[in-house]
Amino acid sequence: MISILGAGAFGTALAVALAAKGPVTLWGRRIDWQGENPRLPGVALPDAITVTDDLNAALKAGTILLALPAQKLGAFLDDHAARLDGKCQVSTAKGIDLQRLTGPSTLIARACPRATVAVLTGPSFAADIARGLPTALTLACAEASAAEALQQRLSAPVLRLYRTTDVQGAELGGALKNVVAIAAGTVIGAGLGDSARAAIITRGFAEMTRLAAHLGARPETLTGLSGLGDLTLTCTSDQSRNFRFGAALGAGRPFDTATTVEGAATARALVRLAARDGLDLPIAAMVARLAEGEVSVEKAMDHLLRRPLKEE
Ligand SMILES: NC(=O)C1=CN([C@@H]2O[C@H](COP(=O)(O)OP(=O)(O)OC[C@H]3O[C@@H](n4cnc5c(N)ncnc54)[C@H](O)[C@@H]3O)[C@@H](O)[C@H]2O)C=CC1
Ligand SMILES: O=C(CO)COP(=O)(O)O
Repeated sequence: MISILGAGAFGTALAVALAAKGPVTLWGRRIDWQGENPRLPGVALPDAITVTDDLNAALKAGTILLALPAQKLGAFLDDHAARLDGKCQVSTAKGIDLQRLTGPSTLIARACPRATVAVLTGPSFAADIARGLPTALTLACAEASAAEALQQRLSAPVLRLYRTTDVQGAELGGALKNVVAIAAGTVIGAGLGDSARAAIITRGFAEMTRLAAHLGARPETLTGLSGLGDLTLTCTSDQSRNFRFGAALGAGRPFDTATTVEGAATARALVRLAARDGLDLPIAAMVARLAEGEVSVEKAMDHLLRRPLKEE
């Protein structure tokens, strides 16, 4: 049995895709909707999905997908560690915890030392998955045999999973691309043009790979679906909330604060990581200051453009 914890857009979309293979339980802390999840409008839920707010019922499954926002995951795991430990836990969160400065897999491993820890990430908008459009993702688990089993269990007709044992690389790609997507959105929102966006994507990718290598990720993981693939998607699509948040910043427009924008807190986490480890992450630093309203778009761009000239 599979249970998905977190009945937001992504948890619901995964439930729809996996319901093609068998029963799925979708847990949310407050289910105040029926039939159609307002976070995923226009999507009817198949009968194979049981929607519940009963965590005990959801935790009867052996495989648990954690589809909570990255900044909520640590506290959730702390609260429920005793019941979650020993299970196979697959996180879909794309962010770095601001307090603990780690990604979801480390949060799980620390809270639940006996759990099998995996990450499901890669270029995939919830709405695309739910509409049955084809999607390719990365399933990362350090134990090769568990990775293979999960790849089989979580692949679905329109959900094609590739596997890797590089959990660190896979989750860093997903977290860091959100920061670059905010920067790319800002460039477009400010009317700086597609050439500037290509520059920010490329230099952002350089920053991603530098940091990922420093944290022990394999370079080839960053060029795969979970890194370059997801970076490309989120920096070029209005469907991305991180991109739209950046575009609002760039255009000086307000943005709905209830929207999940993982890149904003992750940029702040990266600033702290950079200070801790003596790293230079200029794009993340710029995004953190922009998102906090500490600097104008003009000043931020001027600062990036005036950095000393160097080799590519
Ligand atoms: N929406 C998308 O297209 C994709 C999202 N993701 C990732 O999946 C994660 C979740 O994103 P979405 O589902 O899109 O966000 P969302 O904003 O649609 O939903 C988040 C859900 O988490 C719930 N939640 C928040 N705190 C909670 C807590 N303490 N306990 C229980 N439930 C809690 C909220 O009530 C909400 O239902 C994020 O890290 C995101 O980056 C990954 C791939 C695609
Ligand atoms: O991660 C995503 C697509 O792969 C979703 O991106 P946003 O959170 O920016 O909407």
